[in-house]
Amino acid sequence: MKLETIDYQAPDSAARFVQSLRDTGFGVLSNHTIDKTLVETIYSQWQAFFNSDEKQDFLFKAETHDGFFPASISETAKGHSVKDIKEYYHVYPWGRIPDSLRDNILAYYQQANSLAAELLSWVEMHTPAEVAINYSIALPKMIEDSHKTLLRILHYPPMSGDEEMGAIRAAAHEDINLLTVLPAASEPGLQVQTKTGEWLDVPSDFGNIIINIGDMLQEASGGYFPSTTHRVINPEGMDRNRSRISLPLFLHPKPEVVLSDRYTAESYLMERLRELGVI
Ligand SMILES: O=C(O)CCC(=O)C(=O)O
Ligand SMILES: [Fe+2]
Repeated sequence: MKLETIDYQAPDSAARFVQSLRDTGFGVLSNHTIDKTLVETIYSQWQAFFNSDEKQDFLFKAETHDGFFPASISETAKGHSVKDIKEYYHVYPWGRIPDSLRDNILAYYQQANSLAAELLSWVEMHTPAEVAINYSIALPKMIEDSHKTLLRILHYPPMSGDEEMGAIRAAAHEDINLLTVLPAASEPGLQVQTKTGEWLDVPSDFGNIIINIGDMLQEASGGYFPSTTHRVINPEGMDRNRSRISLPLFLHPKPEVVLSDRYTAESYLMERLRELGVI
C-alpha cells in the first residue's frame, strides 16, 4: 500500500482521490484551495497561545466541549489505558475563542469546511449505486449548517523525558466523524495502519492536505469506505525538543441525520463519547 499525493486540480482528481480513500482510508491532496500562509500564521499564533497561561482562562466546558483541554485530562484512545501526550483547543464558530486568534481561525474553519463539502460531493459521486442507495440524504447535505463540525488545534509539547511508560502523542485510533481534513502538520509523526498491519508514514510535506475517513462514513456506507486506524508517534533525537501543532477539522453531520438502520449522528456520537470517557 502506498499513499500517493493527488493534484486537486488534475482532471481525474475526484476519481483518484475517492479510490485512495477506498484503498487506504486516506487521501493526500496538493494544489488545493486552502491558504498556506494562513495555516502558517495559525501554527505560530497558537504555539504562542499554548506557551502562555492565557489558555487557563479558556478551560473547556463539560456541557459544550468548546475551549482548552489540558494534557492532564486529554484523551485516552479507545482500548488504551495510557493518556496521549497532547493538549488541545476545540473551536466551534459558536464557542469561546480568544479575541486575538478569532479572525484567522474562523477564516480557516470556513475554508476547510467548504473544501470538505466539495470532497464529500466527490465521495458521493464515486459511490456505487448499491451503496449510495443507503445514504439517507446526500453526503454534503448531512453537514450543511451543522453546528457539530469541530476544529481541533492540537499541541504536542516537546518530550520532557518523564512521560508515562508506553505513552505516545496520539495512540492508535479511528476518528468518529464522517471525514477529517487536516493540513500536513508542523512536524512529521502521523502514521496510518495498512490492511496487513504495518504502519505507514503519511506524507507530511507542508502545504498538502490530508483527508481521512471516520467511522460515521464507514457506518453510512455499510463498510464500503473504511475508517482506518492511525496514530502520531513520538519524535526522536533532536526532534524530541520540538513541539508539533496540527489542525484537524472533524466533519460532523447535524444530530438528526440518519446514518444507518442502527444510528443517527447523535446516537452514534453519544455512544462513542461515552466509550472515550469524555461524557
Ligand atoms: O495530529 C495529527 O496529525 C492527527 C491527530 C488525530 O488523528 C486526531 O486528533 O484524531
Ligand atoms: Fe485521528
